[in-house]
Amino acid sequence: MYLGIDLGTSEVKVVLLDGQGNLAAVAGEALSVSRPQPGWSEQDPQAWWDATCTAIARLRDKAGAAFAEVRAIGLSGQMHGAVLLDADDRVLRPAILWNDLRSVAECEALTRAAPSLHQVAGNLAMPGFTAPKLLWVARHEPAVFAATRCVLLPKDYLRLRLTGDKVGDTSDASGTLWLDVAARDWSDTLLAACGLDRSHMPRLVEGPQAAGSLLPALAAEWGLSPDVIVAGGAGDGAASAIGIGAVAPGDGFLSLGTSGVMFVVDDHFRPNPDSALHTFCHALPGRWNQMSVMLAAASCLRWFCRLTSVDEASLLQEIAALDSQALAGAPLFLPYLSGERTPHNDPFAPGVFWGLTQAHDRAALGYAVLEGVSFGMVDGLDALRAAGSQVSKLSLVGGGARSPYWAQLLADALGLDIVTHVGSESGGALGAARLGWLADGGELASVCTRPPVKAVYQPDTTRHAALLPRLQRFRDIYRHRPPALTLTGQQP
Ligand SMILES: Nc1ncnc2c1ncn2[C@@H]1O[C@H](COP(=O)(O)OP(=O)(O)O)[C@@H](O)[C@H]1O
Ligand SMILES: O=C(CO)[C@@H](O)[C@H](O)COP(=O)(O)O
Repeated sequence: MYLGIDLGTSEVKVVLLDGQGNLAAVAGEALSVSRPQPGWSEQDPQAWWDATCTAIARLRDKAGAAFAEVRAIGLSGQMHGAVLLDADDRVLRPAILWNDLRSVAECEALTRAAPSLHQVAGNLAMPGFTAPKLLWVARHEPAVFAATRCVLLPKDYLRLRLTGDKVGDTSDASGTLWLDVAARDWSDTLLAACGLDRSHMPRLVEGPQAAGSLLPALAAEWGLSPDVIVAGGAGDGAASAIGIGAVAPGDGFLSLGTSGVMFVVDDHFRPNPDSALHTFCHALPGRWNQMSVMLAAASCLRWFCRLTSVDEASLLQEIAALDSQALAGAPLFLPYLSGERTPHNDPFAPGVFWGLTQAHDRAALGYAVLEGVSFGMVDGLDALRAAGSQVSKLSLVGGGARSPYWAQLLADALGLDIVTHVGSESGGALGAARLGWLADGGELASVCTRPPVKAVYQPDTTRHAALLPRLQRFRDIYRHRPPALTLTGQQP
C-alpha cells in the first residue's frame, strides 16, 4: 500500500493505493484561507498539519487493516507558499500563499537585482512566487526576516512534521525563483538577490527519490512500520502529471482546482517567461514542463456558490437546464478574482460580470462563471501553443472534474477532446502515492499508467462556433478595461 497526501488550498486530500495501482480508499479535510488585507492570502501551517492528521484518521477508518501495509508515503502540495522557520524550526508567521498579491513592488525590485532571473529561473517574477514574498518580509517585517533560518514550501513543512527532515524536491522548488531550473539545483545568485543563501534552503531531491522515513513516534501512533519511506514528492501540478500518467513529451492535462493549470510535458528546459508561461522541473528527472496558470478557476464557482447560497451540484443542475437562447444571452464573466498570471501577468486584473439585464437569474450568472473560467483556459492554451507546445487532447483533473457539464463546456471552448479518468478529482494525491511507489522500487512503466477512462467529451462544432464571438468579447472587455484599482481600492 502507498499513501499519497495532497495539501491543496481548499482541502487536504489523502489516498491509499494498492500494489496493483488501484485506489483503495480516499479521504479529505477542508482548509480555509485567511485574507487579512485586500490581496493577501495566508494559511496557518499548524492547520495544514491538523487537517492532514484528521484526513489520515478518516482514511485509516475507511481502509481498516490494509492501512498498516503502507510501505511508502508521497507528498504533493500547493506550490510557492512561504513557510518561515526560526533556528528551532518554529513557524515565524502564517504562510504566505501562491495567490497572495502583496509583493508587486518586490517583483520589480527582484527583476532589477537579478538580471539573469528569467533565463535561470525560467519564469517571470510574479507576486505568487516565493522569492518576492521574502523581499516583502525583509522590508515590512524585518525582525521576522532576521529570525528566518529556513524557508520551506507547504508540502515540505508537512514532511518536516512527518520525518523531522528539511527536504524539498525540484518540481516544487521551481516555483521559488531561487532554482536554476535547467541545472535542477539552487542558484546562489538568485538566493543572494534576496539576502539568502543555501543554508536557508532544504536539501533537494527528485520526486521519486526516497527522502527520509517516518518518525518512529508517528509510525507507532498510526500503526505503521518505522521503515515507511517518504518520497521527494512534487508540486501539485507535477504530482497530478504523475497521477494522470503525463510523463512523455507532449502529454498534457488541465486542472480545475482553486487555481487552473494547463500542463504540457517537455524533455528540454524551454523557458518562455515573456508570455507569463511557467517552465518548471517535472517530477521525473530529465523532464520539464510548461504550464499556464489561472489564479482563480474552480474557486470562482465556489465563490459564486457561497454568494448565492447554493452548492456546486445544485447550481450545475440549474445551469444544465438553460436553453441555447439563454446561453447566447448570458452575461460574460472575467475570472480574475485574484488578478491573473497567464497570459496577462496582471495582479490588478479585475473580476467582472458584464452585460447584466433584468432577465438574468442565478443560473445565467453561474453559466457565465463556468464559461469565463473556460475562456481563461483558452487563453492559456493559446499561450502554450505560441510557445511551441503541441496539444491535441487533455485529461481533466481537480475538483472541477466532478462536473460533466463543465468538461463538455471546456471541450467546446477549447475545441479539444477532454478526458476524465477514475480518480481525476483526487488531483495530486494519486500522483503523490505513485511517487511513494516509485521510491519503493516500482517500475516507471507499470506505475505511471493512464488511469481507466471515465468519459471522453468531444467538442460540438456548433457550440464551438457559437462560443467564438463570446470569447472575442471576453478578451475585449479585459483589453478595454478602465484604469485598474490598486489592492486597497484606490486608483494608482
Ligand atoms: N460538483 C462539482 N462540480 C464542479 N466543481 C466542483 C464540484 N464540487 C466541488 N467543485 C470545486 O472544486 C474546487 C476544489 O477543487 P480541488 O481540486 O479540491 O482544489 P484544491 O486542490 O485547490 O484544494 C472548489 O473550487 C469547488 O468549487
Ligand atoms: O500557483 C500554482 C501553480 O503555479 C497553483 O497551481 C498552486 O500550486 C495551487 O494549486 P491548487 O490548490 O489549485 O491545486
